[in-house]
Parts: sequence; C-alpha cells; structure tokens
Amino acid sequence: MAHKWKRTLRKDMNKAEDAFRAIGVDSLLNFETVKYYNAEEYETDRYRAALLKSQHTDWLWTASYHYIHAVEKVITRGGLLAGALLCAFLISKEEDGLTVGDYVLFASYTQKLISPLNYLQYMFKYIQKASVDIEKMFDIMDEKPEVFDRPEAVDFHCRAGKIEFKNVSFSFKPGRPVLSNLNFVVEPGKTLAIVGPTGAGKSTVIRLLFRFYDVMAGEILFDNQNITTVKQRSLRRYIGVVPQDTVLFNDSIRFNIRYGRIDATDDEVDAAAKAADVHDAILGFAEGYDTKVGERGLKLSGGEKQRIAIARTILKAPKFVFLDEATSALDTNTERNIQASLQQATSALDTNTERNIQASLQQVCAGRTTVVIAHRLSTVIAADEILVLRKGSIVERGKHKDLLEQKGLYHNMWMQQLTPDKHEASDSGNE
Ligand SMILES: Nc1ncnc2c1ncn2[C@@H]1O[C@H](COP(=O)(O)OP(=O)(O)OP(=O)(O)O)[C@@H](O)[C@H]1O
Repeated sequence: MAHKWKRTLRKDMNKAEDAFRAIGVDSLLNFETVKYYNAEEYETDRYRAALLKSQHTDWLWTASYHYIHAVEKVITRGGLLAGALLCAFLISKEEDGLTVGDYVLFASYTQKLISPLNYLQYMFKYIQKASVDIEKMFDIMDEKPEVFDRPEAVDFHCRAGKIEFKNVSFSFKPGRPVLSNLNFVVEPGKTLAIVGPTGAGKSTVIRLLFRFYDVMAGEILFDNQNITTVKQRSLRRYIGVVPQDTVLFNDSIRFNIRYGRIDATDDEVDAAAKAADVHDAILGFAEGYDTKVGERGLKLSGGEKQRIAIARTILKAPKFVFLDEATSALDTNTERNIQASLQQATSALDTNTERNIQASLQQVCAGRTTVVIAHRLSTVIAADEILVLRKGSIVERGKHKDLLEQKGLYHNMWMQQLTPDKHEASDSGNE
C-alpha cells in the first residue's frame, strides 16, 4: 500500500514537472506573442505557479520516500533490538538459558540477512521509480502509427510522374468530412492549382499526397501505384514540399539548405541558394552561410526562411513538388524568380527538357508534376488545371480563363483580388 501511495506521488511529480517545463518552452518559443500582448507578468506568474506546484509534488514525493524509509528502518532495527533483548533475557536465565556465543551467532546471522534484504529493497525502490518514470515512454511505444508500411509494401517505381486522386474522401474526426469524393489527375510535368476559401481542405490534399494520413475512401495513385502499397520512404524520396510555415533547425544556413540532400557539396548548396534567389541575402549576413538561424529560424525573415526551404527543395531535385502557399511571404518579383528557379529542381531529373525559366508559371512547371495551393490567384493563372474547393468538394474546375467565364466562386475570388492588384499596378506605375 505504501508503495502504491509513493507511486501515485511520483506520477504527480512527473506530471507537474512536465507541465512546468512545457510552459517554459512554450512561452520562450512564443516570446514575440508574449511581448505583443504585454503578457510578461502573466507568463511569469504562470511559470511560477507551475514551478511551485512541481516543487510541492517533489517535496511530497521526497517526504514519502524518507517516511517509508524511516518506518522500514524502525521495523528492522526494532526487530533486531527485540531479538537482542530476548537473547539477553535468555542468557540471564540460569536453567536452560542461552550462552553469549548463542547471542553472537544470532547477531551475525541477522546482520548477514539484513544486508541482502536492504539491497533487495533498494533495487525494488529503484525499479519502481524507474518504471513510473518510463511509463510515458511505454505509452508512446504502445501507440499504433496511423500510417505504416504494409508487410507486402514494395518500392515505388518512379516513371513519368503522374498523380491521381480517385473518389477520395477523408475526415480527421468521424462525422466531420474534410474532403468528399475528390477526383483529379495531374499528368506528368503538369501543374494543378488548388484554390478556395479558408478551411476548404486545400492543405489536407497535400498532407494526403505526402501520406501523413490514409484516406477513408478512394485511392491516391502515383504513377499508377497506390500510395498505400508502396514503402513511404521510397516514394517520399521523389517528393519535395515547400510548406505553409517553414521551420528551420537551430543551426547554420548551410546546414538547413543541405538538409535537402545531406551529401550535397558546398558548391551545390551555393547553387541551390542562388537558384532560390537567396544567395546574395546570405552573403549579406556577417557570417554568410555559417550564420545561425536561431530557434525555428527566428533570426530570418519569413521570405528568407521560405527561400531557404525552396533552396533545399531544389537540392533534393524531386519529381513531384507540392507548394503550400509557397509564395505567401514573398514579394511579387521574388516570387517570379523563385517559380523560375524551382523548375531547376527537376532539370537534374530530365536534362533533355528545355525550360524557359523566365516564362510564365505554366512553362516554369513543365517537366515537374506540381500541386500548388495559393490564395493569391495571380500565382496560378498559368496552371494546367485549377480546382476550386469549397467545404471539401470541387465546386469548379478548369483553366483560369474558363473559370472566369463561369462567373462562379473563382470569378468572385478573382474580382476580390483584382482591386488591390490594380492599386498595386497604379502605385508602381506612378513611381
Ligand atoms: N490535424 C487536424 N485535426 C482536426 N482537424 C483538422 C486538422 N487539420 C485541419 N483540420 C480541419 O480540416 C479543415 C481543412 O483544413 P485545411 O488546413 O486543409 O484547410 P485549408 O483549405 O488549407 O485552409 P487555409 O486556406 O486556411 O490554409 C479545417 O476545418 C481544419 O480545421
């Protein structure tokens, strides 16, 4: 019972310690938000309260440890004392009494017995403490991965580079569909753009393409191979993703770019940075490519981070590229340069294909199967097909011109975005 009690206290202690560490990390990572909202005092109080709770549970556990230890000692030493007193009493008895030699025998036997018992007790306590501490690890190990390679999964064979969504439906939670019966094909080297209101399910399409989740119904095919029948690593080798939020490692810029291909040489890293239009910016830093980017890349601007993400995608030279609002943090000129430079990612795969890196998005995407998600419709005008998603369903599809003629959702979104564009154009014209 005592050990069960101690076990509960140890669990409480671990939980409180995790909570106070989590608050510390969270408020440090979000230091900008803390400052924006003048919340330094609030965060300090929150941290102090969590720390005090952790210290209190730590104290309770330590006290229980010493309490139980003291009780155990009282029992063993008390037993020893009682035995010694009994021996003394029996020695003092004249008839049938024990001899002093018997007492020595008793004392040495109990001593010999107590040492290994103490050791066993110590080991038991140690194992019990360790088993509570690693309980969480066992919980994690018991977690079944949602996505796993089937035993019969084979290596993905990259051919022309076709992607197909067949009647795909998906939901994160039962009863709340995020994508419903989606059908589309991206022919090799073509560009598919997905647009639509916020929460329509655009990013979810990319997550499914990268197989972060398995679909509930339907199938996703890469070069006619079902995504669930191939080994994840063998497919991901051919995929480059430029995500919505680029997160960098707290290391040098060179390390972060090289992450696209670990065995790339310094020259290849430089070339990728040049292609991503970030080389000059990097040389502008005091330590150049050795500049540390800070936690999650906080020492760089949003545009610089995104260009570094693009540079490492270029280095990876993937067959399939998925861009999730890749140009949102960039100005229009940089955006065009980058769209051009991304094309070079595939030139390593297919050197025979001529590409004009200065041309429109359609030409930029030639030779590489691309899925682009964008809010800025100006970036997807040249896409081979545009899907308009609303509440997880395709409500319109076609080329930019056709969609405008349909005068539906796409047309409305276009008209909404056209007005600021016009201002921009007239502003730049005035300059
Ligand atoms: N991990 C998740 N668990 C539960 N629901 C999620 C999860 N990720 C996204 N969702 C929900 O799925 C829906 C679609 O999200 P998704 O990110 O695909 O939208 P989106 O069209 O890319 O939006 P935005 O344009 O704002 O980025 C949203 O309602 C979102 O709240």
